[in-house]
Amino acid sequence: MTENPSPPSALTIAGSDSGGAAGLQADLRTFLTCGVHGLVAVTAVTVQNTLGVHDRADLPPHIVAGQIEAVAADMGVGAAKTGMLASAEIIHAVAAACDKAGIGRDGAIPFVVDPVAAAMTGQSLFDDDGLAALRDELLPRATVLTPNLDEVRLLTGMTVTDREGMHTAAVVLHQLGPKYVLVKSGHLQSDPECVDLLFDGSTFVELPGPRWQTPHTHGAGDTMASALTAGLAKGMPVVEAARYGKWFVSQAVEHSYPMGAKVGPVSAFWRLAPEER
Ligand SMILES: Nc1ncnc2c1ncn2[C@@H]1O[C@H](COP(=O)(O)OP(=O)(O)OP(=O)(O)O)[C@@H](O)[C@H]1O
Ligand SMILES: Cc1ncc(CO)c(N)n1
Repeated sequence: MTENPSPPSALTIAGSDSGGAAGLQADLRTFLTCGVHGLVAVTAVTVQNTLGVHDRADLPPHIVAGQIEAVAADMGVGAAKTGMLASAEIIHAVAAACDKAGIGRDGAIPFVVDPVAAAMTGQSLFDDDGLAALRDELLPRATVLTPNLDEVRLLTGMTVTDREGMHTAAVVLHQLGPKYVLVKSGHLQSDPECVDLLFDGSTFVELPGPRWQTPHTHGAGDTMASALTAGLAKGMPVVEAARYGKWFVSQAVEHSYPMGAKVGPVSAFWRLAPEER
């Protein structure tokens, strides 16, 4: 038999969600569904369900860095993304490992920084030192920064209540160093549509989509950022990969379902044939 071609690969640097809705589980599932081989550097294990994050164990920083370096040296990383980074110490280790591996805006490998600060239920996924390290060390390395509106507030102090505010926030965030900023609009409940915004320092690109009337959006942010990362791993330019990420997550939210007492997961099944769901 002749050897099969290797698929593109993408790396997620993220925490585990025992509920399987968000975190590295959402990322790996999205990579798979996008036809991309998923590589993973686990940062932390959370004890989590739809009621909240009940406990967690962070991995030692050298183990996080070791995972990044091991897969980058041997298997090749087409694009990388971050999720829950847990602590300032882990962020220092991730920044150093990414530099070594050529991941980041000055390296060859595109880097999506999803500045995950809190679980949907509100619990912080890192402390103040973590926020400062994220801002100072990872934002300047990001090819694309993908904050939701809560993360915009934490990073800039700005409270965004409309689309105009998203434009202003994108300009302020761009000054913190990322090549592109993609402000996610899921929390702008007053807007009848769900229009994300991409900014490269000079041009705004709107990523439009319907606002699906469902409470079940757990994992939407991770799914959007990982579909965008998968697009970059496939070689798409950033604007095209952002449109692909938005298209992908919109289908995932449309097909989301209840599971557990609170917010249920977005669907990873929507690309399966109906008889297989
Ligand atoms: N009700 C919805 N209908 C359609 N798209 C949505 C909806 N809610 C969120 N999205 C999309 O999902 C993505 C994530 O947006 P959001 O602002 O909710 O991020 P997040 O808060 O990081 O997500 P998470 O729910 O995982 O915490 C965005 O691309 C957004 O446009
Ligand atoms: C592990 C993990 N990563 C990210 C999020 C945010 O969606 C979460 N709830 N849990």
